[in-house]
Amino acid sequence: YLAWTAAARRRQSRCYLLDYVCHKPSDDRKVSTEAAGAVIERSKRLGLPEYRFLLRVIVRSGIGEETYAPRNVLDGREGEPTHGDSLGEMEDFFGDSIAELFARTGFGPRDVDVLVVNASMFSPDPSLASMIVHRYGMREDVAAYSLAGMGCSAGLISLDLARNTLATRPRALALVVSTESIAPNWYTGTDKSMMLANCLFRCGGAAVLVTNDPVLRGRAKMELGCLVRANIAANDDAHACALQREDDDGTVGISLSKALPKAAVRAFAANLRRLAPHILPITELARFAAQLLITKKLLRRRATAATATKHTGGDGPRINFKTGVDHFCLHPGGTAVIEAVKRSLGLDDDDVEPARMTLHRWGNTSASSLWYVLSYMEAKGRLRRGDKVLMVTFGSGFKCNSCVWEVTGDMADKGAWADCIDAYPPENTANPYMEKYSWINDVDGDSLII
Ligand SMILES: CC(C)(COP(=O)(O)OP(=O)(O)OC[C@H]1O[C@@H](n2cnc3c(N)ncnc32)[C@H](O)[C@@H]1OP(=O)(O)O)[C@@H](O)C(=O)NCCC(=O)NCCSC(=O)CC(=O)O
Repeated sequence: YLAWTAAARRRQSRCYLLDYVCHKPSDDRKVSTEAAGAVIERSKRLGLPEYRFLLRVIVRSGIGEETYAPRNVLDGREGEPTHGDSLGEMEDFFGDSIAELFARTGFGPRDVDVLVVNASMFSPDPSLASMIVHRYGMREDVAAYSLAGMGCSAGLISLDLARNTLATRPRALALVVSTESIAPNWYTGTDKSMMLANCLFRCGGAAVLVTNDPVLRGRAKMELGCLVRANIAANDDAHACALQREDDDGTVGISLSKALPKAAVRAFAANLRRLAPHILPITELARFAAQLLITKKLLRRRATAATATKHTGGDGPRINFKTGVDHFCLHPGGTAVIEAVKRSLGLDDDDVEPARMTLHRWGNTSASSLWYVLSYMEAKGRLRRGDKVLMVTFGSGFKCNSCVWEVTGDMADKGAWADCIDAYPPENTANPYMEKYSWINDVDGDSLII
């Protein structure tokens, strides 16, 4: 009986990805250079230093011409969003992507046993989960959860919650919905660390269907391996590096400090320490341990503390994650974040191409970003049966959540990338802002009237 119970429990704790759909808003919501220029031009609080900052950041951001903004921002009402604007942004996504997911998989709303929704910056009552239950007429016994305030890494927190909830029910289906609310959160002040968020965050969302039903394993695209969460919020700097706050004039926004990439690396290290033993071959772990031992011995022999400090830097022994992972699905938080992770893991340009291209095409769509990155890999035909995919997400807290999937089925859908994947990676990812606005750098003085 005990063996039977243990086997049943193991079966129930499996988690298979049946399919996922990334939201593609309508073309009239695209943020072209002209659209972004119009938002900046009508903001009367900005002066020459702010224009110069925006120009530099937008040019260097790695973001292209086709990301999406909410309607109120494009309509010139970014400073006065209504509750309806926030609901409308969510409804657009729910109506489009969840319906498509049901249509593609053949499952219906009443098949869903568990529903987990995450959006960090919008938490209406009734909840976003209830909005979906209402819109799609889900069963009254559906276990529905809405997560708010958990930042860009919440996609994997939702997945963790879905898997844990599935583990308590045999043969169940979970719908995981990850998005972010941009409409009510456009920052209209002049604090640079808060203006940065306007440059990076764009509309997007993903709907994901997972199950623990072993009968459906043959239909699944991937199977979830281990999922590890690290939260370094106990550290003051890490806690403050992505923060909703008021600026000196009382305008609320999300502040992204310059310390964020460093916090991301720190949270990443905390996460990888626990993840590595689960995903790497014993030979790689042994090699790393031996190198670490030798390095420590060498350091001990060195006489001065100064020399020791020098040699404990980035040149120390490094784990080769490619011994256990084939693809790196990294949160496209910004160029600096992608570069920091690339350096820490010793990755090459090919490994970070999916994250960079996602940033270019969709911007930072917060918690849903990682699904666009996965979709890029799938659309490019990179994912083969048996391949291991490492997903790494970062978010306010500060948190780093990661997981490993094994590809178990055919992955050849083009998804949201269908109409543009052949154009990626483009020869040149530069956007035309410098061409159009470089004259701002030639203007003398501190003020400018446009
Ligand atoms: C913004 C950048 C594209 C700029 O790239 P550059 O190569 O030009 O870098 P740079 O460091 O020289 O910055 C250019 C100018 O911007 C200023 N600058 C840079 N970062 C700043 C910040 N956080 N706050 C205020 N100013 C900042 C610099 O001082 C400099 O100004 P000057 O020339 O005057 O000195 C990059 O720094 C970047 O990708 N940063 C990380 C973005 C980020 O935080 N992403 C995470 C999003 S949050 C997320 O995804 C998770 C979550 O929130 O949950």
